[in-house]
Amino acid sequence: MNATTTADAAVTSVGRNIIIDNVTKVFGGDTATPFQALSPVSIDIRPGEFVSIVGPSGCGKSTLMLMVAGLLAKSQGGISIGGQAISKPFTDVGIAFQDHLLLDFRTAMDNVLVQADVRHLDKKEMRERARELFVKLHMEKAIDKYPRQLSGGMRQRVSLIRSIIHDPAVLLMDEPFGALDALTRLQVRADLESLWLQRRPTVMFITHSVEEAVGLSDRILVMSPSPGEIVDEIIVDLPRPRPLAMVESADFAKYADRIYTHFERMGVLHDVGSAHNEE
Ligand SMILES: Nc1ncnc2c1ncn2[C@@H]1O[C@H](COP(=O)(O)OP(=O)(O)OP(=O)(O)O)[C@@H](O)[C@H]1O
Repeated sequence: MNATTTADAAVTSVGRNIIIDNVTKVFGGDTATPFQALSPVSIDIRPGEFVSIVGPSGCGKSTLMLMVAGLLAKSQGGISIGGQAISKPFTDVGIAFQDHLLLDFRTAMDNVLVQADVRHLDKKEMRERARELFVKLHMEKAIDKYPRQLSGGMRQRVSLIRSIIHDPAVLLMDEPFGALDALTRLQVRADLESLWLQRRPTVMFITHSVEEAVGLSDRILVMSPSPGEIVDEIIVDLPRPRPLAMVESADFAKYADRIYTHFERMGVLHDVGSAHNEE
């Protein structure tokens, strides 16, 4: 079985490759108390690949992602996306963080269309595409509502639509579902997979949820405690789309157990035996 063996594999990916070459980060390098947040990290991500990064709190996951986005300077090493060296904010990107950051005074649709405004894209075309995505995520009723009139899950889905409406080559997601309740989180995860399968941007996804990582990824990178480095690379060879019930399968459990074993070794989890639970 191959992870991309699905009908959707025929989709031409809009994604671009990401190369992270021996990148490190030291905060306060010019002070008396420099802090090494990241050991040298090297990662090659294929165009259209969905890669998750898991690791203990503070190991440097967000730091790494900010450097890939060009929003934080690296201390050493090189990062390129589609052959373009990253030395300033990269623009062909969609970003989704835990905090959905919707504008209170704009409706859901107008929040999504912020992308058209800042990128000077055809607003009519974007509006049509946004409407299609709202329908796909069963969010038609939210289109003209303001963020305060929406549930947390709906707001996060608006944020998800906003992050991909301009068809970015790269999607950077840092715990995007962290603030959601468990049930909504499952729904939004399924939504993300379905949206990703449509256009196949390259995705870097940070999560604390082992199930989310296995359920979504082509590959999972496990990071060590601070200063983080990659200690395992897990190719997730499960067919897509991945129904939520797949969590019950022996194959799914095999991948999840491998990650939990790392967390136990790192001292992040204690005495959880084989009945691993999501946090
Ligand atoms: N601007 C900064 N100045 C100094 N130290 C920083 C700065 N940003 C992050 N750090 C430190 O770098 C380390 C890595 O932080 P980072 O946010 O990347 O971790 P993380 O793995 O994303 O954590 P979490 O899973 O809790 O979000 C932490 O010890 C953090 O305190």
